[in-house]
Amino acid sequence: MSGSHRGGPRIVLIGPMGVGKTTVGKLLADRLGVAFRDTDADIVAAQGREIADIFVDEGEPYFRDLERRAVRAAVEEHDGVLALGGGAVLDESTRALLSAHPVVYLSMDVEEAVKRTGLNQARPLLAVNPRKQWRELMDARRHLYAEVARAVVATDGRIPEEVAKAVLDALELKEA
Ligand SMILES: Nc1ncnc2c1ncn2[C@@H]1O[C@H](COP(=O)(O)OP(=O)(O)O)[C@@H](O)[C@H]1O
Ligand SMILES: O=C(O)C1=C[C@@H](OP(=O)(O)O)[C@@H](O)[C@H](O)C1
Ligand SMILES: [Mg+2]
Repeated sequence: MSGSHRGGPRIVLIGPMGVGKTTVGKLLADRLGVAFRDTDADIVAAQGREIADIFVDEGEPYFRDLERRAVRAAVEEHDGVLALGGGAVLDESTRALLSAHPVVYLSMDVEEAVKRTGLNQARPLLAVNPRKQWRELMDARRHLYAEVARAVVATDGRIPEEVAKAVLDALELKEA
């Protein structure tokens, strides 16, 4: 570990599905020379099933419970870059936990969201009428992302490398 980092994740990325948390998180981990971790991937590995299958087989509340535990474990264990699932902030105890950490909200507008996620069936929350569902999702969650974030980085019209640079600037972090 380098510099004045005091433990806990170096960066925690939150924001809606498809905004680039996983993609940008990997770039940031490379640039900082630290490990990358993603709570969705942790859940898939532990359950031996895809997220969409967990939703279908067990229902969303079951997934949210797994997610709450996965986020807690990752925040306690990981000192690199951490990406959360888009709905992690729905849980109040998760929001309280995140308040002590360098959380960055990657944002995008609804049209960018529709364009990015397209017809991707891997995301169970967008199975029908994506534009309407996006509008509802953003309206329900925008304030939750903003509430826990130390910085907001808009991703509209930016490639992942530009988003990563903006995150480093927002947190005043230097590349390794
Ligand atoms: N800044 C960006 N501009 C365009 N496409 C992007 C950008 N960031 C990510 N993507 C693409 O959007 C999709 C979702 O990205 P991902 O990193 O999985 O998002 P998240 O983890 O937030 O759901 C991927 O196909 C990725 O290549
Ligand atoms: O926004 C959400 O509720 C979800 C986001 C997904 O993660 P990404 O944001 O990484 O796509 C995944 O956890 C699940 O499909 C539910
Ligand atoms: Mg992701």
